[in-house]
Amino acid sequence: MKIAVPKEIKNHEYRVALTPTGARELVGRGHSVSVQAAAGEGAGFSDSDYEAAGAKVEANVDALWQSAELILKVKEPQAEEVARLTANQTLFTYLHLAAEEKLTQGLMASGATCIAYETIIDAKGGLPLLAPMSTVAGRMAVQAGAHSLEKAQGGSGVLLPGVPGVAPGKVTVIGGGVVGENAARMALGLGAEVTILDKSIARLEVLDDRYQGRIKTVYSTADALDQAAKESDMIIGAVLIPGAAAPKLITRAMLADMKPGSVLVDVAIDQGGCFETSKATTHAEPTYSVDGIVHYCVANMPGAVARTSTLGLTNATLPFVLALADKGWQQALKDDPHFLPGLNVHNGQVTYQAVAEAFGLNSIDPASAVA
Ligand SMILES: NC(=O)C1=CN([C@@H]2O[C@H](COP(=O)(O)OP(=O)(O)OC[C@H]3O[C@@H](n4cnc5c(N)ncnc54)[C@H](O)[C@@H]3O)[C@@H](O)[C@H]2O)C=CC1
Ligand SMILES: CC(=O)C(=O)O
Ligand SMILES: [Mg+2]
Repeated sequence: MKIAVPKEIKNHEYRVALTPTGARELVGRGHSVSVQAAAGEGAGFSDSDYEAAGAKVEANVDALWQSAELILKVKEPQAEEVARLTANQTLFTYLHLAAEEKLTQGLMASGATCIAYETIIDAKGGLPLLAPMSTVAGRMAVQAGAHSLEKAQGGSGVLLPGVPGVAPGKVTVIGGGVVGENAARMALGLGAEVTILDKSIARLEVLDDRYQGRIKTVYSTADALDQAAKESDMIIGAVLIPGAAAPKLITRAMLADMKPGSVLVDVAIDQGGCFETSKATTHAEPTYSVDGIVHYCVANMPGAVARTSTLGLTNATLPFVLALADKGWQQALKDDPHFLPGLNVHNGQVTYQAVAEAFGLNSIDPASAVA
């Protein structure tokens, strides 16, 4: 199969969808791999590393896209990338379509087969291709939030660990999944007072057992959210309803109850965000303030630590990439019930129900697309 790996073009996105190690695996199985010149640079992989692995380095972006049957990316395609997609191509990347109607329409119009990393599942109901980046984003959320608490960044001037004689800052994490647990761990490590809110009692049980009272667990209700708004120095939004738009849990009205200069870190922004006042930001300008509350809403947080993130992401994606290349997308999805929910758009139709629901569209069963 002809596989192309474009250089990412989203703002400050330095990850790459395939490492030289992955290229070597594909080439060894008889596939042809073209990597856009300098695509791996931001993650520490040179063009010559890819050439040594047997890949072709392509400087001509048009030629790269036109010749590909399978396109491997990290972030959702930007407008100029959507315009390049054709009906006979398969795209494998993060899509987060429920947050982006225009992108959804663009992918439908392209006729391409679009498989999302974030809706592939595993036997335990987890999201194995989201988890490594959720781990990164959760760990980064606290360092981004702590920086945002500094006065020069518009923050309240609270140092999370406090000092002897001065109480630590309070961090509330809404959603105790992969992002939430990793954020809580980092906040705990910094010496903050940490509370996790979740709707899943089973998840709160796991966290309670794992952290033995060092992290408070609270069932998430409107009252619990009101209290979190009043007391927290930092609130991290880490909820997920897979594939669907995030629920708005902190409203604009609640900002008035927060301490001035407190910080909201909306990691769930890639699914539209879980705070009413969130709008996606970039690494170039990561924060803004609303009613005196600092918002950090970067939709590709892991892009900032591209070396670690690329290695973590590609470890998880490679088995699926190999299946797509070896079998073709239809057989690969047919053979693996965990891979099948990855299909989001095919032949002009949405194949993921929560995405279709977000925009009032019809969806078709992905199983019917591979039958
Ligand atoms: N901004 C970025 O760069 C990145 C963003 N993300 C995003 O972070 C979000 C979280 O991802 P994961 O932690 O992997 O998901 P997860 O599925 O592991 O955890 C989500 C948790 O939210 C809980 N939840 C759902 N609705 C809730 C509610 N109303 N109140 C309280 N808890 C609720 C669930 O019970 C679950 O425990 C996703 O939107 C994901 O796409 C992930 C990586 C990078
Ligand atoms: C999950 C995601 O959107 C990211 O890693 O950028
Ligand atoms: Mg996005």
